[in-house]
Amino acid sequence: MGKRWWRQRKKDYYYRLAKKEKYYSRAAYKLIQLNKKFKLIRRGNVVLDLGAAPGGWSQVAIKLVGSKGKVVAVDIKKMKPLKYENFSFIQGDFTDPKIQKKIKEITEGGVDVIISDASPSLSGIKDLDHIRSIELCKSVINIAKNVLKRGGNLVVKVFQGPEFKNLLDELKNEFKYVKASKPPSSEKSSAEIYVVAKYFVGP
Ligand SMILES: C[S@@+](CC[C@H](N)C(=O)[O-])C[C@H]1O[C@@H](n2cnc3c(N)ncnc32)[C@H](O)[C@@H]1O
Repeated sequence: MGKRWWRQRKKDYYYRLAKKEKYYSRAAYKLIQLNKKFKLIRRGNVVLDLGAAPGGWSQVAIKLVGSKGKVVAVDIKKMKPLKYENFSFIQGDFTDPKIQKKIKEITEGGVDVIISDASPSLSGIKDLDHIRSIELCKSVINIAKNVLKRGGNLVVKVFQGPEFKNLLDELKNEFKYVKASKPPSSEKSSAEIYVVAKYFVGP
C-alpha cells in the first residue's frame, strides 16, 4: 500500500475507532453491523471464521459467543492468537482438503455460524478478483456442507461481478433466507458485498 493509501486510512473514521476500541482491524465493524441487522451469532454458539487474520471478526465473535461458546479461526497468514480458552487458530489454506479435515476435527459436534471475510490477493483486475472471490465462496459453501449444523447461519464476502447471481442461487438451495448487504463501514468504492444466509437446510 502506498503513502496516499496510508494517509487516507488514518483519516478514516472506522480505522480510528478500531484503534481506540482495540480491534485488530476496521473490518470488525462490518461484522458488528451485519450481526446487529441480521442477528447471526448468539451466546454459546460455535463460530468458524474463515480468512480471519488479523483477527477483528474473531474478536467480535468471541465477545458475542461468551464463555460457553467457541471460535475457530483459519487463515493462511499468522494471526495474533486471542487470549481466550475457547479460541483456536488453524494456520493454513481453507481450500486445501488437509486443512478442511483439521477444521472438521476441531469443530467436532458441528458449527452454528460460519463467518468469512476471506479475500483473494487482489490483482486490481476486476473480473479476475471477482472469479477468485467466487472460488473462495464456493469453498466456504463446501465447508458449510460438511460442518454447519442444520439451522445454522453463514455470512460471506464476495467481490461483485457476473457470477454473483449464480452464487446467490446456490446459497438459496442450501439456506431458507439469503440476502446481500453492504454494511455502512464497507467502503463505497469497494466492490465487496456480504451475503447473509440463514437457517441451513442441510446436511
Ligand atoms: C480482509 S482479510 C480478513 C480480515 C478479518 N475479517 C478481520 O476482521 O481482521 C482477508 C483474509 O483472508 C485470508 N485468506 C484468503 N484466502 C484464504 C484461504 N484460501 N485460506 C485461508 N485464508 C485465506 C487472507 O490471508 C486475509 O488474511
